[in-house]
Amino acid sequence: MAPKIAIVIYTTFGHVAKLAEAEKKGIEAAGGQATIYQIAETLSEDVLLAQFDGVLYGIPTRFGNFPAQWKTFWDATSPLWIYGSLYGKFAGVFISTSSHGGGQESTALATISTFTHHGISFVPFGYAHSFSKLTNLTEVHGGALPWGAGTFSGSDGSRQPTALELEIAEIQGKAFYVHVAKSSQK
Ligand SMILES: Cc1cc2nc3c(=O)[nH]c(=O)nc-3n(C[C@H](O)[C@H](O)[C@H](O)COP(=O)(O)O)c2cc1C
Repeated sequence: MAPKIAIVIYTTFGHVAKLAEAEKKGIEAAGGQATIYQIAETLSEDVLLAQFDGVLYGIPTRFGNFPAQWKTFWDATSPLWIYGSLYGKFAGVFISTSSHGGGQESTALATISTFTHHGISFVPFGYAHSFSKLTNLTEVHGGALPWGAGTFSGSDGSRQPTALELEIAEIQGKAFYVHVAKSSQK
């Protein structure tokens, strides 16, 4: 049976939402389907998480870490935690910061503690799926590589995800789906 995938995002200015659409495209290219939910706006019941085999989390960085909204979302999951409802499920991340060095990697790292407490397996993006695009230094691009795709919003939010960043997000979506589909069959 095809695995159920969700993309759970928080976004203030829309950058993470654009990356989420690219991740979704990648999942669909791999033969899957995914629904995008936004924390605190459409995802009113955190228990929804238990329905999914894998969830991709889109996170805009706040002070080198995830935003309070993301933490609040997880702090409401204690029933799931107590019953181990998310144990063995899969998570990936993609991230937006205003610029280089703004904390894409530290934000990704910070999510691992939450996933670990729930027994959720973190699926790293790695470099295997598109080494040359991920390591491209000929143009500026975001991404907490090898943790997950990403973009830079610019300090005033005016920069939008580039074609390369969207392509990388799509590759991640595809790779994530294939990983969850394979692991769910075991
Ligand atoms: C309170 C606050 C703290 C922020 N901290 C950081 C930061 O540590 N590093 C950084 O590069 N950007 C930082 N930003 C910029 C956000 O990461 C940026 O607005 C966000 O990635 C845009 O994504 P969105 O359009 O999906 O909301 C901060 C923004 C706010 C409002």
